[in-house]
Amino acid sequence: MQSPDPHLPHALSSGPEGADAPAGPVRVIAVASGKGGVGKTSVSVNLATALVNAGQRTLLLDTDLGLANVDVMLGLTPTFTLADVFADRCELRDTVIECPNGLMIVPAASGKRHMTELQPSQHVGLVHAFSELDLDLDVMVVDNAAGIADGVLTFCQAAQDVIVVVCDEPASVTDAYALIKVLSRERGVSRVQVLANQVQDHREGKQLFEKLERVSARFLDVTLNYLGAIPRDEWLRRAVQRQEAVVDVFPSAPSSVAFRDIARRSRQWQSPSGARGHVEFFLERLVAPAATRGAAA
Ligand SMILES: Nc1ncnc2c1ncn2[C@@H]1O[C@H](COP(=O)(O)OP(=O)(O)OP(=O)(O)O)[C@@H](O)[C@H]1O
Repeated sequence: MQSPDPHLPHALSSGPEGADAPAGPVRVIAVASGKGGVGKTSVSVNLATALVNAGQRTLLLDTDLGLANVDVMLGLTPTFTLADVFADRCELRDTVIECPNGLMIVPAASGKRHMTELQPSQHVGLVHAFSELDLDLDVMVVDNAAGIADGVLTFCQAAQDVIVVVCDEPASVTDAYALIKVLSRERGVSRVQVLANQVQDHREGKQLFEKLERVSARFLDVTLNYLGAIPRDEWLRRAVQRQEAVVDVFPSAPSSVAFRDIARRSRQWQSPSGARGHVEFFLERLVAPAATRGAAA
């Protein structure tokens, strides 16, 4: 197929028009945080695993294109990553790894600096390519990079739901607010799920949420929902060291219980409405000019 954009390799060049008849819409959940190191990848890996364990066909996509972690966290050795797709060495489908528990993973590459410098059109191309990935799926969980770079914003904008992970550190709360502000003002995101991580108890999680909600309600046109809290849990740290998901290896750990609860709640969110299936990104949001989405100063 001809590439409409010189930045896009063959595998990422086709739009959604050519997709075959789908099985049904696939819910896309983007996980982001603003600040790094707050637990995004831990949340993505364990949410995705908890969804698989609940019978949902789930794909976990690592879009931290420069410093990928999902494969490391699960002890996987990918043959191909998204960097190979961009280098035209393989098709997107070739990157998919199926774990023994059924979780499917698309890994990114670590230490490839050029992958952090993709053009906005290449990020949109990646979203398009996933939209026509012909896999039998119910959910796709997208683990984003830290920060507010274009790729993060594009994946969050195109997802049905965005989970912003926050922990009890001033920089985490400030950066989460900065991310929500940019998503709301520049990308038209109107609903964000807030997940408090590494908290002592539920009260601390709720207080964190209320802090964010107060300032967002004052300055932004966005609805924040409190998704819940994951406790600071030594079992989770041990699972990371063993390169396994805590929900699999220590299923009765406090964090595992919390992840299962969050997975259950995420399944109650409104389903995508599109009749067309595959990965149901909000492609139209990516092509609408920013001005029509009410970009504000
Ligand atoms: N609930 C928790 N309890 C205990 N430790 C945790 C918890 N969540 C995360 N961690 C620890 O914090 C570290 C960072 O977590 P993780 O890699 O998931 O963060 P991240 O936000 O994805 O980081 P990055 O921005 O670098 O990608 C991990 O080593 C993990 O062990």
